[in-house]
Amino acid sequence: MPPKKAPVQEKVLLGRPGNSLKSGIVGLANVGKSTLFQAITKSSLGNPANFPYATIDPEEARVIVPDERFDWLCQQYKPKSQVPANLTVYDIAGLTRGASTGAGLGNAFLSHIRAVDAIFQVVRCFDDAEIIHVEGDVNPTRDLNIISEELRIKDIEFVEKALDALNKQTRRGGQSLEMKKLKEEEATVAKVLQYLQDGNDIRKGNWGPKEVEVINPLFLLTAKPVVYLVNLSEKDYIRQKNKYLPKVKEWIDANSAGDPLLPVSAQFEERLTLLGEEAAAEEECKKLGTKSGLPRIITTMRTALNLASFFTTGADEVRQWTIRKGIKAPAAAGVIHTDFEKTFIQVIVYNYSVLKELGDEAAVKAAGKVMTKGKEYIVEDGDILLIKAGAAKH
Ligand SMILES: Nc1ncnc2c1ncn2[C@@H]1O[C@H](COP(=O)(O)OP(=O)(O)OP(=O)(O)O)[C@@H](O)[C@H]1O
Ligand SMILES: [Mg+2]
Repeated sequence: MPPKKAPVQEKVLLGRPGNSLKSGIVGLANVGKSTLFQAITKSSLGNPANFPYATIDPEEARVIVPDERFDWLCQQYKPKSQVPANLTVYDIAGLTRGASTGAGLGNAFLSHIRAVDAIFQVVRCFDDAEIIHVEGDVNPTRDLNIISEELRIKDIEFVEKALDALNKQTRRGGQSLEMKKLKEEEATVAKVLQYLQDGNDIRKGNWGPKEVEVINPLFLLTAKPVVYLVNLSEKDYIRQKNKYLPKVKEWIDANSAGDPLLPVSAQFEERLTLLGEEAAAEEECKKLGTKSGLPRIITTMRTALNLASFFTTGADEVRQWTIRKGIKAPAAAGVIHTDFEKTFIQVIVYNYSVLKELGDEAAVKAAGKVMTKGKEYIVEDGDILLIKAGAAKH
């Protein structure tokens, strides 16, 4: 018998729980957000155009999560139905200096940012005199400062209101349990406010589980994970060189350390999409010695959102399911069907990596690598699951 594992401490995450998460494309006006949105989602929604504030209402589209494990499983099982995982992406109106106080399109779309779980922040790093820059010239670090400040100012305003409301409640005083809880909440909200006023983004804080419980219902803009997308000219994207890039990296290290930064060219991706067929796009990439940046953008966002996958396989269907990393088998079963969480009995499991290595299911069985696990099993990324659920007791 292997030694018993120490119980894993459940980390409470910032943000909404669950697996049905959305990400929004954020950035200054006219930096390429809608162009990128259309390329990512292969949709004709949104309104890419060479003028600022072309997008007003947010557009939503779902994008298939590229995963070679899923492709391999489909090859293997040749199922009647193939259901990949997907990610919901929103195209949001352009932000502007002073948006937090109502400038530009103002406050309305800050609420659109509030509604998403994570942010793709598009930073313009291409020179093109034809494309208007609302600030007059191309200067990515200035733009990064504008966006981060606007989001932080909005959070400060929001947290100040929350603190005011709590102050009013605690003024009554008293020793009740409820009052004790309110005071704790008040202390956390005051700490959050100070942290923001010191110029920090909430997602960078080291918050304890109780603090996270107070922070999450505030839906703060700076609590959301960010993936930075630097929008390059096609030429720079292909040669993977850009004069602004070192400064952008420096800025992220100093202000948003650890957050992913991906080079992309909305212009190039748009062109690939317009080529229509996948084969034509591949041919073009081969010719230019480059590849589309989109798959990496999607998978990076999944990681930033702390999402993982498990699979169900069979002749009828191969399906990729989305879960939060670190959840237990019953919760994963609940993603398939809410009833399964309650009536969970056990799960038969092996990992994709074992299947790939050994070749097929029979070989995995013969090698004794198929496990039967109970309610405490923590599902790993790439697990292939067969869930047994139902009326366990009569
Ligand atoms: N990498 C790039 N190189 C050159 N031109 C680009 C690039 N990316 C986008 N553009 C052009 O910039 C213009 C603005 O693009 P788009 O409408 O996508 O911006 P947006 O950020 O959605 O703007 P808005 O905030 O007004 O909604 C378009 O004409 C688009 O073709
Ligand atoms: Mg737009």
